[in-house]
Amino acid sequence: MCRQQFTAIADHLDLPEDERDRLLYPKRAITVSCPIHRDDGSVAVFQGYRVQHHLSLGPTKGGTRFSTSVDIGEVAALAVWMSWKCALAGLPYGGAKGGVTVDPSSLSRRELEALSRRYMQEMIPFVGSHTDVMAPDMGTNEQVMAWFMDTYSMHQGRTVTEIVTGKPVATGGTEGRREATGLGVVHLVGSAMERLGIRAARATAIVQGFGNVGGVAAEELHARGVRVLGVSDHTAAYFDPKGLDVPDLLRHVAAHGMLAGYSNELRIDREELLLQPCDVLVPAAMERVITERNAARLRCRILAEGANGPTTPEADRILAERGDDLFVIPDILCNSGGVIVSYFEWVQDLQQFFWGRDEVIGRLYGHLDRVFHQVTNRAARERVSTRVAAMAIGVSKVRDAKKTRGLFP
Ligand SMILES: NC(=O)C1=CN([C@@H]2O[C@H](COP(=O)(O)OP(=O)(O)OC[C@H]3O[C@@H](n4cnc5c(N)ncnc54)[C@H](O)[C@@H]3O)[C@@H](O)[C@H]2O)C=CC1
Ligand SMILES: O=C(O)CCC(=O)C(=O)O
Repeated sequence: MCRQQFTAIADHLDLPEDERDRLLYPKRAITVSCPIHRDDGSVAVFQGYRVQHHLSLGPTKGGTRFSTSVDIGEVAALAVWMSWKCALAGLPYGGAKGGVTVDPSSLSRRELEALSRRYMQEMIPFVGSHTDVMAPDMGTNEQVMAWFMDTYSMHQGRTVTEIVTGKPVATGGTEGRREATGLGVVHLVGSAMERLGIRAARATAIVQGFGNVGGVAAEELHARGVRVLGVSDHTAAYFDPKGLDVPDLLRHVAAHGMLAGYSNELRIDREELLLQPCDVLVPAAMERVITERNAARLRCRILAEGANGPTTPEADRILAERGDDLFVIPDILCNSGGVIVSYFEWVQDLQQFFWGRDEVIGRLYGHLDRVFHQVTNRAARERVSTRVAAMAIGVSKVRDAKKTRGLFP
């Protein structure tokens, strides 16, 4: 998917053939084995990865995913997407991504801490506050970031808060990072609704994924008066045409760790949920959920891509043919609130000068507004989809950095 998307953008930008591999191929791909002692005394070894895409704009930046789906290909694609995302947002970073092939829910808290610490320990030669800065992604959270920071700091013999972002506020994290991605998604949904003349009080939404991104997005949509008709996670999907009680769902997940068990009457098939009529559909779980099988049947007016890579290139072609019928907020724009506030966290850590929540969120929304306008203006000017416009801006910025540094003639 990542290569196909890049080729389409390279063709659109008419990039010379001999520049393409240089732009696409990652600078470094690191694979490590992470042995830990299980609670029963046995030893288990987990595979860990980190891919650093390019170093032309500054350190690399990106999350760490703990999931059974993780392999070097998935991590590489996510690292490349991080590059276009950071460049589109105007951040001084190349892209990176990392992960461990593991189901984190199968580990005890002690085992999760051991794995987190071992992963960071293996990565110490390859990361640094000005080399590669990690953050949370699927299956990791603020606590895992605190363990990463502590492990790195113990090795350095001093506290290095700026080595990771997405930490708890108590350990040098910033106000607003935990909820930044979901808030950013909903802020951009608001901009899209304004363009389409949809009023929040009359709007409806469906959210796939109920973790850091999806849970916060559903909560914020609800807070803004949007009726959330459906939600899902890996255990269950619920739909109510009258609107779900989102605060109650959040309480259920806080108590049980999953959506399953909430309500038998409201259950719906997970695939079917995506096809229900609504104004806003937010895929906020995994890759490749909007495919050639369901793209033509989506009945939303705004597709807000909270997840990375939720739409396959085949589906994208189908969505593009639908024209004004469906407004896509592409992933590298839609979920960029997370890395934008990570950048704010890194800056605050480097300066040891911390901002209040209102300042963080105010700057985030201002930043997203500027990028949203750049993307929609370019899409209108060049008569291309918002995804092509967003990717074209991101890829061009990386290319310009490489070119002016002398890497291309
Ligand atoms: N955490 C962050 O700051 C950012 C995350 N993202 C992307 O957002 C997506 C979600 O990440 P997080 O919310 O952080 O992860 P998370 O681990 O907090 O939550 C993931 C959610 O997806 C659900 N899920 C998994 N498989 C599913 C399925 N088949 N159907 C429905 N739901 C399913 C899980 O049950 C969980 O509710 C990923 O694509 C991630 O790369 C993008 C930018 C930043
Ligand atoms: O906050 C960050 O540095 C990166 C977040 C992330 O992994 C993403 O945007 O996909």
